Amino acid sequence: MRVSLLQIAVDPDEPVAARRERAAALVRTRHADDLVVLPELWHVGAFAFDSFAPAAEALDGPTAQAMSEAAREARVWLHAGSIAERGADGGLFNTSLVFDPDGRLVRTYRKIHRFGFDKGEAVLMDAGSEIVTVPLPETVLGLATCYDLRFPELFRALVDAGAQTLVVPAGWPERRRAHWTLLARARAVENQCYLLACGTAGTHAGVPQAGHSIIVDPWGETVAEAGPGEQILTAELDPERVTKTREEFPALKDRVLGR
Ligand SMILES: O=C(O)CCC(=O)C(=O)O
Repeated sequence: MRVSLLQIAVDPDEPVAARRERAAALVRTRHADDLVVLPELWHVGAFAFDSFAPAAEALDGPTAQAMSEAAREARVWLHAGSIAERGADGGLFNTSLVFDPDGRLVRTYRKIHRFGFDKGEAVLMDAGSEIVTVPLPETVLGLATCYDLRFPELFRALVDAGAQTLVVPAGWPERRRAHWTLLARARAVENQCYLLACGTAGTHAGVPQAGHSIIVDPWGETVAEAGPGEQILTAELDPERVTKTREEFPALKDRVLGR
Protein backbone atom coordinates (compact mmCIF):
# COMPACT_ATOMS: atom_id res chain seq x y z
CA MET A 1 0.00 0.00 0.00
CA ARG A 2 1.65 3.19 -1.18
CA VAL A 3 0.97 6.35 0.85
CA SER A 4 2.01 9.96 0.35
CA LEU A 5 1.85 12.79 2.86
CA LEU A 6 1.63 16.24 1.22
CA GLN A 7 3.47 18.58 3.58
CA ILE A 8 2.09 21.86 2.21
CA ALA A 9 3.62 25.24 3.09
CA VAL A 10 1.06 27.64 4.53
CA ASP A 11 2.13 31.16 3.69
CA PRO A 12 -0.06 34.17 4.59
CA ASP A 13 0.80 35.85 1.24
CA GLU A 14 -0.86 33.03 -0.70
CA PRO A 15 -4.64 33.41 -0.99
CA VAL A 16 -6.71 30.45 0.20
CA ALA A 17 -8.07 29.84 -3.31
CA ALA A 18 -4.54 29.64 -4.75
CA ARG A 19 -3.42 27.18 -2.06
CA ARG A 20 -6.54 25.11 -2.64
CA GLU A 21 -5.76 24.87 -6.35
CA ARG A 22 -2.10 24.06 -5.63
CA ALA A 23 -3.08 21.28 -3.21
CA ALA A 24 -5.60 19.87 -5.69
CA ALA A 25 -2.97 19.91 -8.45
CA LEU A 26 -0.57 18.00 -6.19
CA VAL A 27 -3.23 15.39 -5.36
CA ARG A 28 -3.98 14.95 -9.07
CA THR A 29 -0.34 13.88 -9.64
CA ARG A 30 -0.57 11.08 -7.03
CA HIS A 31 -2.30 8.42 -9.16
CA ALA A 32 0.40 5.84 -8.27
CA ASP A 33 -0.56 6.08 -4.57
CA ASP A 34 -3.29 4.23 -2.71
CA LEU A 35 -3.73 6.87 0.00
CA VAL A 36 -2.82 10.57 0.04
CA VAL A 37 -2.88 12.71 3.19
CA LEU A 38 -2.95 16.50 3.65
CA PRO A 39 -2.34 18.46 6.90
CA GLU A 40 -4.65 20.18 9.41
CA LEU A 41 -6.38 23.43 8.36
CA TRP A 42 -3.95 23.85 5.44
CA HIS A 43 -6.43 26.06 3.56
CA VAL A 44 -6.40 28.75 6.27
CA GLY A 45 -3.51 27.93 8.71
CA ALA A 46 -3.94 26.26 12.11
CA PHE A 47 -2.78 29.39 13.98
CA ALA A 48 -4.66 31.95 11.82
CA PHE A 49 -7.40 32.19 14.45
CA ASP A 50 -8.99 35.37 13.06
CA SER A 51 -9.54 33.63 9.72
CA PHE A 52 -11.29 30.52 11.07
CA ALA A 53 -14.84 31.94 10.99
CA PRO A 54 -14.53 33.93 7.73
CA ALA A 55 -12.85 31.00 5.94
CA ALA A 56 -15.22 28.35 7.31
CA GLU A 57 -16.94 26.19 4.71
CA ALA A 58 -19.73 23.65 4.58
CA LEU A 59 -18.96 20.00 3.81
CA ASP A 60 -19.89 20.69 0.18
CA GLY A 61 -17.90 23.96 0.07
CA PRO A 62 -15.08 24.86 -2.32
CA THR A 63 -12.31 22.94 -0.52
CA ALA A 64 -14.37 19.76 -0.25
CA GLN A 65 -15.39 20.05 -3.90
CA ALA A 66 -11.82 20.59 -5.09
CA MET A 67 -10.61 17.64 -3.02
CA SER A 68 -13.42 15.40 -4.24
CA GLU A 69 -12.54 16.14 -7.87
CA ALA A 70 -8.82 15.64 -7.26
CA ALA A 71 -9.37 12.27 -5.52
CA ARG A 72 -11.58 11.14 -8.40
CA GLU A 73 -9.10 12.24 -11.05
CA ALA A 74 -6.15 10.56 -9.34
CA ARG A 75 -8.27 7.50 -8.35
CA VAL A 76 -6.87 7.57 -4.80
CA TRP A 77 -8.20 7.46 -1.28
CA LEU A 78 -7.71 11.00 -0.01
CA HIS A 79 -7.54 12.11 3.60
CA ALA A 80 -7.85 15.80 2.70
CA GLY A 81 -6.59 17.02 6.07
CA SER A 82 -8.99 19.26 7.95
CA ILE A 83 -11.01 22.37 7.16
CA ALA A 84 -12.73 24.96 9.33
CA GLU A 85 -16.26 23.60 8.97
CA ARG A 86 -19.39 25.67 9.45
CA GLY A 87 -21.90 23.04 10.56
CA ALA A 88 -25.55 23.04 9.56
CA ASP A 89 -26.42 24.01 13.15
CA GLY A 90 -24.07 27.04 12.98
CA GLY A 91 -21.24 25.38 14.94
CA LEU A 92 -17.58 25.80 13.93
CA PHE A 93 -15.49 22.63 13.84
CA ASN A 94 -11.99 21.49 12.84
CA THR A 95 -13.14 18.72 10.53
CA SER A 96 -11.15 16.11 8.63
CA LEU A 97 -12.48 14.84 5.31
CA VAL A 98 -11.89 11.40 3.75
CA PHE A 99 -12.77 10.80 0.09
CA ASP A 100 -12.84 7.51 -1.79
CA PRO A 101 -11.34 7.07 -5.30
CA ASP A 102 -14.74 7.98 -6.80
CA GLY A 103 -14.54 11.34 -5.03
CA ARG A 104 -17.26 10.51 -2.50
CA LEU A 105 -16.91 12.05 0.96
CA VAL A 106 -17.10 8.82 2.96
CA ARG A 107 -16.23 9.99 6.48
CA THR A 108 -15.60 13.15 8.47
CA TYR A 109 -13.93 13.57 11.86
CA ARG A 110 -14.44 16.62 14.05
CA LYS A 111 -11.34 17.19 16.22
CA ILE A 112 -12.11 16.22 19.80
CA HIS A 113 -9.29 17.95 21.74
CA ARG A 114 -9.16 21.68 20.88
CA PHE A 115 -5.81 23.41 21.24
CA GLY A 116 -5.09 26.79 22.86
CA PHE A 117 -6.11 26.52 26.54
CA ASP A 118 -8.06 29.79 26.98
CA LYS A 119 -7.62 31.16 23.45
CA GLY A 120 -7.50 30.26 19.75
CA GLU A 121 -9.14 27.06 18.64
CA ALA A 122 -10.09 26.15 22.23
CA VAL A 123 -12.51 29.08 22.47
CA LEU A 124 -13.36 29.66 18.81
CA MET A 125 -14.28 26.15 17.75
CA ASP A 126 -16.67 23.49 18.95
CA ALA A 127 -15.44 20.04 19.96
CA GLY A 128 -16.25 16.82 18.16
CA SER A 129 -17.22 13.74 20.15
CA GLU A 130 -17.23 10.84 17.69
CA ILE A 131 -14.52 8.16 17.34
CA VAL A 132 -14.03 7.71 13.59
CA THR A 133 -12.53 4.80 11.66
CA VAL A 134 -12.54 4.32 7.88
CA PRO A 135 -12.26 0.87 6.27
CA LEU A 136 -10.04 0.88 3.18
CA PRO A 137 -9.39 -2.20 1.02
CA GLU A 138 -5.96 -2.79 2.68
CA THR A 139 -6.34 -1.38 6.21
CA VAL A 140 -8.63 0.45 8.63
CA LEU A 141 -7.82 4.11 9.24
CA GLY A 142 -8.24 5.68 12.68
CA LEU A 143 -8.64 9.46 12.59
CA ALA A 144 -7.16 12.05 14.96
CA THR A 145 -5.98 15.65 14.52
CA CYS A 146 -2.85 17.47 15.79
CA TYR A 147 -3.30 18.16 19.55
CA ASP A 148 -5.25 14.85 19.80
CA LEU A 149 -1.79 13.22 19.56
CA ARG A 150 -1.25 14.10 23.23
CA PHE A 151 -4.27 12.03 24.37
CA PRO A 152 -3.46 8.30 24.25
CA GLU A 153 -6.97 7.30 25.34
CA LEU A 154 -8.35 8.50 21.99
CA PHE A 155 -5.92 6.25 20.12
CA ARG A 156 -6.80 3.26 22.33
CA ALA A 157 -10.45 3.87 21.56
CA LEU A 158 -9.57 3.93 17.84
CA VAL A 159 -7.76 0.59 18.20
CA ASP A 160 -10.78 -0.85 20.02
CA ALA A 161 -12.86 0.33 17.04
CA GLY A 162 -10.56 -1.61 14.68
CA ALA A 163 -7.96 0.95 13.58
CA GLN A 164 -4.75 -0.39 12.02
CA THR A 165 -3.35 2.81 10.49
CA LEU A 166 -3.60 6.02 12.52
CA VAL A 167 -3.76 9.23 10.48
CA VAL A 168 -2.90 12.55 12.14
CA PRO A 169 -3.03 15.75 10.08
CA ALA A 170 -1.45 18.63 11.99
CA GLY A 171 -0.24 22.21 12.04
CA TRP A 172 2.40 21.49 14.69
CA PRO A 173 4.72 24.34 15.69
CA GLU A 174 8.50 24.05 15.31
CA ARG A 175 8.93 25.01 18.97
CA ARG A 176 7.56 21.62 20.10
CA ARG A 177 8.90 19.47 17.26
CA ALA A 178 10.59 17.06 19.70
CA HIS A 179 7.15 16.26 21.20
CA TRP A 180 5.69 15.64 17.70
CA THR A 181 8.23 12.98 16.80
CA LEU A 182 8.20 11.37 20.24
CA LEU A 183 4.40 11.23 20.48
CA ALA A 184 4.01 9.94 16.90
CA ARG A 185 6.34 7.04 17.63
CA ALA A 186 4.76 6.39 21.03
CA ARG A 187 1.20 6.25 19.63
CA ALA A 188 2.37 3.83 16.90
CA VAL A 189 4.32 1.47 19.16
CA GLU A 190 1.80 1.35 22.02
CA ASN A 191 -1.09 0.66 19.63
CA GLN A 192 0.87 -1.56 17.22
CA CYS A 193 -0.35 0.47 14.26
CA TYR A 194 1.13 2.34 11.34
CA LEU A 195 0.96 6.06 12.03
CA LEU A 196 0.90 8.75 9.32
CA ALA A 197 1.43 12.24 10.72
CA CYS A 198 1.26 15.04 8.12
CA GLY A 199 2.24 18.56 9.20
CA THR A 200 2.55 21.91 7.44
CA ALA A 201 5.68 23.84 6.44
CA GLY A 202 6.28 27.59 6.38
CA THR A 203 5.34 30.28 8.91
CA HIS A 204 1.85 31.67 9.32
CA ALA A 205 0.41 33.97 12.01
CA GLY A 206 4.03 34.34 13.20
CA VAL A 207 4.27 30.64 14.15
CA PRO A 208 7.03 28.67 12.37
CA GLN A 209 5.73 25.21 11.53
CA ALA A 210 7.64 22.03 12.30
CA GLY A 211 7.20 20.21 9.00
CA HIS A 212 8.88 16.85 9.66
CA SER A 213 5.88 14.79 8.67
CA ILE A 214 6.52 11.24 9.72
CA ILE A 215 5.49 7.68 8.88
CA VAL A 216 5.99 5.17 11.71
CA ASP A 217 5.56 1.39 11.55
CA PRO A 218 3.80 -0.83 14.15
CA TRP A 219 7.17 -1.55 15.82
CA GLY A 220 7.66 2.18 16.44
CA GLU A 221 10.38 2.56 13.82
CA THR A 222 10.43 5.60 11.55
CA VAL A 223 9.79 4.51 7.95
CA ALA A 224 10.18 8.01 6.46
CA GLU A 225 10.50 11.53 7.79
CA ALA A 226 10.27 14.86 5.94
CA GLY A 227 12.48 17.89 6.40
CA PRO A 228 11.17 21.33 7.39
CA GLY A 229 10.10 22.61 3.94
CA GLU A 230 7.28 21.79 1.54
CA GLN A 231 7.67 18.14 0.59
CA ILE A 232 5.88 15.00 -0.53
CA LEU A 233 6.75 12.08 1.75
CA THR A 234 6.05 8.68 0.18
CA ALA A 235 6.38 5.18 1.60
CA GLU A 236 5.30 1.64 0.87
CA LEU A 237 3.44 0.06 3.80
CA ASP A 238 2.80 -3.63 4.42
CA PRO A 239 -0.63 -3.74 6.12
CA GLU A 240 0.05 -7.37 7.18
CA ARG A 241 2.73 -6.05 9.54
CA VAL A 242 0.06 -4.79 11.91
CA THR A 243 -1.44 -8.26 12.34
CA LYS A 244 2.00 -9.92 12.51
CA THR A 245 3.28 -7.47 15.13
CA ARG A 246 0.16 -7.97 17.25
CA GLU A 247 0.50 -11.78 16.98
CA GLU A 248 4.24 -11.93 17.68
CA PHE A 249 4.21 -9.42 20.56
CA PRO A 250 0.61 -9.56 21.88
CA ALA A 251 0.86 -6.73 24.43
CA LEU A 252 -2.57 -5.35 23.49
CA LYS A 253 -4.09 -8.59 24.80
CA ASP A 254 -2.56 -7.94 28.25
CA ARG A 255 -4.57 -4.80 28.88
CA VAL A 256 -6.08 -4.73 32.36
CA LEU A 257 -7.58 -1.23 32.61
CA GLY A 258 -10.12 0.47 30.37
CA ARG A 259 -11.51 -2.60 28.64
O1 LIG B 1 0.14 20.11 21.05
C1 LIG B 1 0.87 20.89 20.45
O2 LIG B 1 1.99 21.16 20.85
C2 LIG B 1 0.42 21.52 19.16
C3 LIG B 1 -1.06 21.39 18.93
C4 LIG B 1 -1.55 22.27 17.87
O3 LIG B 1 -0.85 23.11 17.36
C5 LIG B 1 -2.92 22.08 17.34
O4 LIG B 1 -3.63 21.17 17.76
O5 LIG B 1 -3.32 22.87 16.46
